[in-house]
Amino acid sequence: MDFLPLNKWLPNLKRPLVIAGPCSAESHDQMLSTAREIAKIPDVRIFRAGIWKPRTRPNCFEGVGEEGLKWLSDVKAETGLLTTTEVANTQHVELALKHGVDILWIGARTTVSPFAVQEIADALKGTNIPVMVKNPVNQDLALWIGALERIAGSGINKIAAIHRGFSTGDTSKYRNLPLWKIPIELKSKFQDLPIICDPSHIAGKRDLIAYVCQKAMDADMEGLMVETHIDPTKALSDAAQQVTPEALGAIIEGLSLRTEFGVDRTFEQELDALRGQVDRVDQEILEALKTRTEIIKKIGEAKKEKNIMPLQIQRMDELMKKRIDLGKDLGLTETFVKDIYDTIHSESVRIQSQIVNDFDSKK
Ligand SMILES: C=C(O[C@@H]1C=C(C(=O)O)C=C[C@H]1O)C(=O)O
Repeated sequence: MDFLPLNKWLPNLKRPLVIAGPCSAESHDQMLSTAREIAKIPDVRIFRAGIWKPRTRPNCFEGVGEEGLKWLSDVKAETGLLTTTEVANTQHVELALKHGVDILWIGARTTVSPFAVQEIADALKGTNIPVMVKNPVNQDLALWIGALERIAGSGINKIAAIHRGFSTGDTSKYRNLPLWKIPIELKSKFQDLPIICDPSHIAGKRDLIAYVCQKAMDADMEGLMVETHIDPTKALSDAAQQVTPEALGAIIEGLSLRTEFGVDRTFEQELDALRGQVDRVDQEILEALKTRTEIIKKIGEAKKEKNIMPLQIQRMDELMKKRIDLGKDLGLTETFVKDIYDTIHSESVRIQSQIVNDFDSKK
């Protein structure tokens, strides 16, 4: 896939690119009064508003429809901000293009459906309008990449990914778990692809937004899309997660922006020395994992002899408890140790299953 860097489609771009505006367009007055305040914040270049809202259940506010597109073009004429809205089908694309919307985005609930994304991609052929693709609701990187490929396949090279968190069914402080390793893996696969964070849908509540924005900056994301409303408590959708333009200004002001590369020599040398230490520790970790795997294979051979199942839940539960406690004593978090042992354990069961069944090791 061929991606044009953000500063090629948005000249004079400062990092981070900030996209702000209400979850939903509600009225001409709400849009214009929000936009006037947002336009005073120098980092904001793009005004967002949902025109068609995919709501979980019917009979909620489902957006104002085409009328809202006229308000978006009034926002652009008065403030000079570029505009963006969500599209979920051909009709949305046609109307958005007719009303001069500058950038489109595909929502998380649309990204999950290859048919819907393909329909949008087909409607976009020959336009080269910028498109931002939110991650699918579920933690499926391939589905996210597939949607980006479909859009790229229609000849568009102004593409960005939006990280809005994932719905896993787990309860946590977040509305949608950030699972940072997924966008980081996307970035490592496609280094030219700009990634923008949507802290509003990750956080689900105002108080957590500044924190998520900082995490996104630390993960080298290029922009932030923050739901911003002139009177958030009265918002017709997602009231708990929208911030005022004033609060948005404070959030952006409070960000610490760090660079990937150091500027001074001594710092680079210090970093190199520490990275050398990391390389050596990683070598030790992998050697220890190899030794562990050899022992797991011996246990597998013994189980085969006695016709015993590879998976031993009780042993695993005990082991996990002990490792988590050991980790805690060493200052490692429970989730970190648990994730590592979940991975190690499923690999052990896979290896032992090959052994007891005499499967070809390549299977
Ligand atoms: C190694 C064994 O087999 C499996 C793998 C385990 C591991 O990786 O430590 C633990 C329990 C079993 O599910 C075992 O039974 O001890």
